[in-house]
Amino acid sequence: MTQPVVDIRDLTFSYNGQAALSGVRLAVAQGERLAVLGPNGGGKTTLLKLILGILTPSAGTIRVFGEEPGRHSARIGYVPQRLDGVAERKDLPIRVREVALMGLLSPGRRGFRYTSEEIDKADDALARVEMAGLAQRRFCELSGGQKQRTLIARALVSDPGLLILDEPTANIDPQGKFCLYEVLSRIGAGVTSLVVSHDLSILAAGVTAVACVNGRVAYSPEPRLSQDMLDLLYGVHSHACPMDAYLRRIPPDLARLSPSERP
Ligand SMILES: Nc1ncnc2c1ncn2[C@@H]1O[C@H](COP(=O)(O)OP(=O)(O)OP(=O)(O)O)[C@@H](O)[C@H]1O
Repeated sequence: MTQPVVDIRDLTFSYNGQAALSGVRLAVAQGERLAVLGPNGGGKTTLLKLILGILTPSAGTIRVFGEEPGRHSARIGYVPQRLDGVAERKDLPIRVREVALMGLLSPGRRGFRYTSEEIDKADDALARVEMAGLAQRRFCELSGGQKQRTLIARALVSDPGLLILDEPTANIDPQGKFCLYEVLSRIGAGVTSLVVSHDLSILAAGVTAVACVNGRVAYSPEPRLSQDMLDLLYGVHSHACPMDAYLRRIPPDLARLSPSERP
């Protein structure tokens, strides 16, 4: 069996003695497209920071490409929720192609002169996210969904072994969201990816597995939620609670839960 891209065993992480995550076991296989779902404060960002090597586990182990996190940062393509700072400034009108090319910058590199091969790579990455026609547009003039696709191209340009997307639909409207899901499901094949979301509809974006995070992690090797996962996401409510009634009305297709599994 090939080594998992991310391998987490019995991991606990605490902030100031307060456990944010405990007993986490999670293996992300090569080629897997994992949706990471969870409520606010559930520990999704903490999990990402542990994978990126920004935080160190309080107990347990985590391996990324078989080694301590942080050793292979160049093999990870990271897509933040939004790109604040330079690229958003209207007085520094950076263009879409230049944002994609930023994915090729490395710490030792000086200047912003790119070779024609690098420009071709950026254009290929933009084509993969259907942004080829907007390569010369100013980044600050794009819609939220177009910006997000450009950021995905920036992450894809270096051909990463692991693509991590942090809430890619957080700042875009429902229509933009479904266009982005279409793009994600098409670029997904062959790329190991981890997409963090609050939104159950991410399960329709071509993901192959799902992990629910709320203090602990529940994993399914297919894009289906078990009752345990729904409880982890939404809590267990008494039958008098309107939330319980609402959860019972979640269409089985959306929750990917068969009617026989319903409470
Ligand atoms: N720097 C910190 N110091 C102390 N506690 C923290 C810190 N960062 C996060 N926490 C706590 O750890 C828990 C998990 O937070 P985390 O940011 O990982 O959740 P999340 O699932 O990413 O939430 P959201 O969806 O709101 O971004 C929360 O209870 C949060 O208050």
